[in-house]
Amino acid sequence: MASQVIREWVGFQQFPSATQSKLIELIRKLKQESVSTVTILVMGKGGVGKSSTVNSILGERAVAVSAFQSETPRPVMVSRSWAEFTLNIIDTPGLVEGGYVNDQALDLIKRFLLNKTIDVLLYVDRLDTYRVDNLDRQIVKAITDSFGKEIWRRGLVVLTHAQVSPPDGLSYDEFTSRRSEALLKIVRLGARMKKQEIKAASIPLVCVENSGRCNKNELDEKILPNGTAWIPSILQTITEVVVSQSKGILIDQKLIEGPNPNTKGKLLIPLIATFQYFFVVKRIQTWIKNDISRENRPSWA
Ligand SMILES: Nc1nc2c(ncn2[C@@H]2O[C@H](COP(=O)(O)OP(=O)(O)OP(=O)(O)O)[C@@H](O)[C@H]2O)c(=O)[nH]1
Repeated sequence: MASQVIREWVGFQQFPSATQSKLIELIRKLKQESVSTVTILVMGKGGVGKSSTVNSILGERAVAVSAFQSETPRPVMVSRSWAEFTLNIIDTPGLVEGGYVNDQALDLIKRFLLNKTIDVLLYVDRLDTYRVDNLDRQIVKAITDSFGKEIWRRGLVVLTHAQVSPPDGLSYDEFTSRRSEALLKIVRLGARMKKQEIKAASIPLVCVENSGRCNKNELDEKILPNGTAWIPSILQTITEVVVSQSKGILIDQKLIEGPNPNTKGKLLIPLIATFQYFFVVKRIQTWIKNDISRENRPSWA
């Protein structure tokens, strides 16, 4: 990360003063825990609003956004510093190509992340999408296979397009909780979380609205239909994920390559050999001996 250009977090001043005060409080909390740098990795399908969310969090147009085509052909890291605190956000290309998980994009991301430490993973999807399918599960599985299950301890599900009118008969909160539960279920399955793990560490979920038409409260903060000022809310959840875990996840060669298939099950070899000697070889020897002793010898022998 040494070669990364760290610019002043000018977008910070663009936030309404109510948001600034909340962020100052969060930074103070992080510093109390001796955290002066936070690195956030942003992943998800293409076009779901990853880059827009990066820009919203930074308060500036730091990465390109497009309605029509993938604007993030490769991972990019944006670093901003404020009051001796550094925020790194890594935006990545969409993980789906032609209806399948894009392994090439994943490889690119893995190589980019080599020797970097990830504090928080933002897994981004849209709130206003009604279906959760096997492809979602495949994406989560691919992330788990690439970076290990532990990455989800630092995971946070982000749902964009949150200024949505729920279908008839549903309140906004009912609608968001149904969509959240469906997606979280898929994430738990794809991350191969066991029951105890689900109980011990629930994956937090936040809704965001990146559109310029997002409603605002009387303090000029962008709010969701349920009144939540979402920028301080997402940064608060990020802070909670950071302080609740001991240290970030170092993406090293070993993690990326996974366990060596040649050493898989190596410890079982002596055990299997011993079993074979006593239960197979020894038995056959005994059968042969018994057979020889029972044999009727011809009279001339
Ligand atoms: N209304 C609304 N539009 C959004 C929101 N987030 C993103 N968009 C729009 O959705 C389109 C895609 O947004 P991006 O931020 O480029 O999405 P991405 O996931 O980074 O896309 P790729 O780089 O292709 O992977 C753009 O037209 C954005 O303006 C949101 O919360 N609300």
